[in-house]
Amino acid sequence: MSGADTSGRAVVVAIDGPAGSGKSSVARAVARELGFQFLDTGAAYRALTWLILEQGGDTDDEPTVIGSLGALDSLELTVDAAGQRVAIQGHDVTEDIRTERISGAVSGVARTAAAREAVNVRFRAIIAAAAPGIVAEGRDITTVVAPDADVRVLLTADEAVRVRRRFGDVGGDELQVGARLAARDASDSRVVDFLNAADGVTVVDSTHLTFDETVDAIVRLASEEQHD
Ligand SMILES: Nc1ncnc2c1ncn2[C@@H]1O[C@H](COP(=O)(O)OP(=O)(O)OP(=O)(O)O)[C@@H](O)[C@H]1O
Ligand SMILES: Nc1ccn([C@@H]2O[C@H](COP(=O)(O)O)[C@@H](O)[C@H]2O)c(=O)n1
Repeated sequence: MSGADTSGRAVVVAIDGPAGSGKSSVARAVARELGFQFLDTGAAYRALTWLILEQGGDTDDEPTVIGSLGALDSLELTVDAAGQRVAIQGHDVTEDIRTERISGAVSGVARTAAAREAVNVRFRAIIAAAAPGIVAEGRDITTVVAPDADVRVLLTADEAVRVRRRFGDVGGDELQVGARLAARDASDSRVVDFLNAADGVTVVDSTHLTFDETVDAIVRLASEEQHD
């Protein structure tokens, strides 16, 4: 199925939600289905975190985070739904930014207002240049980055289900996986609200949906929007 808008205007699908709700995997699949680009905004926060840790810094130290923002000029963030590549200062960090070490430190970057503003400038430029459309996911896409998106979705699932899915990905101790996921949500939700749908945002609760059903639900919303 192709999702190109008949007017030639790029279609923007914005997806927010808590950790483990399926944002990146579902958003990527939606983008593939629609023939759109895919923007994983968390990757930018993770790449900055990787750099700060690599340099021996502490992401809880605001001046350190602010000092790292110049490196955003070197950030490479591809928007290919077939496979995203992330690099910073010439280092390919596509795989390394997915580790629990980065997940455990990323909220410090996310709490820094100057970091949010800097990455948002990049995200808005990417979205503005998208063709024929883009699926962008994160925590504040529906509310801050692209509040005028054609389709705005809050993707959620019960915490126990999200923990079980994440545990299936990373293994280890399920209790610890759950504690880390809950701690990240608690910290992140002090900065932006991705637990409650803003006006005009459609909630897709995947607790009782399969992966494919979740993708279909969002593809349907995008298709409905284009036929309005
Ligand atoms: N409806 C679903 N049914 C079953 N598994 C799902 C469903 N949606 C997502 N998943 C799986 O849940 C796991 C977590 O998804 P994903 O990593 O995309 O979440 P996320 O919201 O991007 O998390 P984070 O914010 O922590 O990066 C993946 O293994 C994904 O395949
Ligand atoms: N729009 C966003 C996206 C992400 N964050 C922060 O980055 C972390 C990693 O995001 P993932 O989606 O890759 O898990 C996330 O925990 C937030 O701290 C954000 O603040 N806003």
